[in-house]
Amino acid sequence: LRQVQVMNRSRVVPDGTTKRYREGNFHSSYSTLNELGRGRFAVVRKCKHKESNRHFAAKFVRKRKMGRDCREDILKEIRILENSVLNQRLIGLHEVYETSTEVILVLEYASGGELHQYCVADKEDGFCEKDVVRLLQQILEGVHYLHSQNIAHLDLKPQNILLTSKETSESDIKLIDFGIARYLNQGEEIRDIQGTPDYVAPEILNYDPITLSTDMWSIGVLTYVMLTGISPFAGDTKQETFLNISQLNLDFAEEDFSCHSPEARDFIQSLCVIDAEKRLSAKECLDHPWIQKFSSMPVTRVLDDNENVTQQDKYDTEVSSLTINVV
Ligand SMILES: Cc1cnc(Nc2ccc(CC#N)cc2)nc1Nc1cc(C2CC2)[nH]n1
Repeated sequence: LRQVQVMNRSRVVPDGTTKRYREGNFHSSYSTLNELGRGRFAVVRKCKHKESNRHFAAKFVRKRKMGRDCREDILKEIRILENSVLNQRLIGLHEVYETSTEVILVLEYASGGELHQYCVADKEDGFCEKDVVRLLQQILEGVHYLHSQNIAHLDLKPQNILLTSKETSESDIKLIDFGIARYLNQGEEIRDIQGTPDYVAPEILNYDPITLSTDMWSIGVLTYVMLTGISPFAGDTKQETFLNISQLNLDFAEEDFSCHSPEARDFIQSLCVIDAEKRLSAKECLDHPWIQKFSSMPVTRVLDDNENVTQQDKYDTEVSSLTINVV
């Protein structure tokens, strides 16, 4: 963790200079504010950079969890974030600090909060279908980017998707929490992952190999929740939920879907497929009639697999070493 090579997004700050990573310790540079949320073994607090008055989110991650040294997990999350510094759909990493007991990731602040709080059954307060498609399109762009890097998120759910504004019709999304994300290297089988019960794919329950398509199942569930505020497989117990998933007990009740287009149902049914190989990929989802139907402007050009920057936001970047501020 001493030296982490990152693409340093050189932002030109108001006075025209280029901001660099600073020395010193976290609390001398930032004041901490309210708690925003908690990851697996982390607490996240809103913070303010004293010099610039800019808000960030500081993720305090303990280096030892349940007696295990978790530096590698933390470094993996930093590596994923540093590889995504050019993709606006993933939360930005600003600085990293390390103390004897924890690593502090200073992350981009998204003021709209968790997508979860907007997924409600009440038609008045919930998303309209057009909002769902616009936000879903961005989620798919972010997931397509991760998948093009052979990274599976493995914990896609409304709590791990943030909005940049409380005004949902104008807000963008940011994917967060790569705590259980994995690089899926050729020939290496991964089976032992536990995501969040309501969103886990059947292969996780069966200890079958995990693939990038495991994320696509979760996006199908997420779509259902965004449209209806209802978690489609949720049971009274974890076991009941798992049974609903493995039996594909997926119901499209008239009262919940009467106001939604048939393409929405087709989209969900193209993702919540037991056979992972038969699910649409993120790229195929972006071309689905439902997503295309609401795209007034042409869908953001879907990146070719070998492209690694988003087209709409190019930054003057340069590689620089992100010095870990050790105190
Ligand atoms: C206004 C706000 C409200 N609620 C949360 N919740 C939340 C959920 C999960 C995690 C777990 C994680 N990671 C952390 C916070 N984050 C917010 N803003 C953030 C949060 C962040 C970065 C991701 C921390 N930037 N802006």
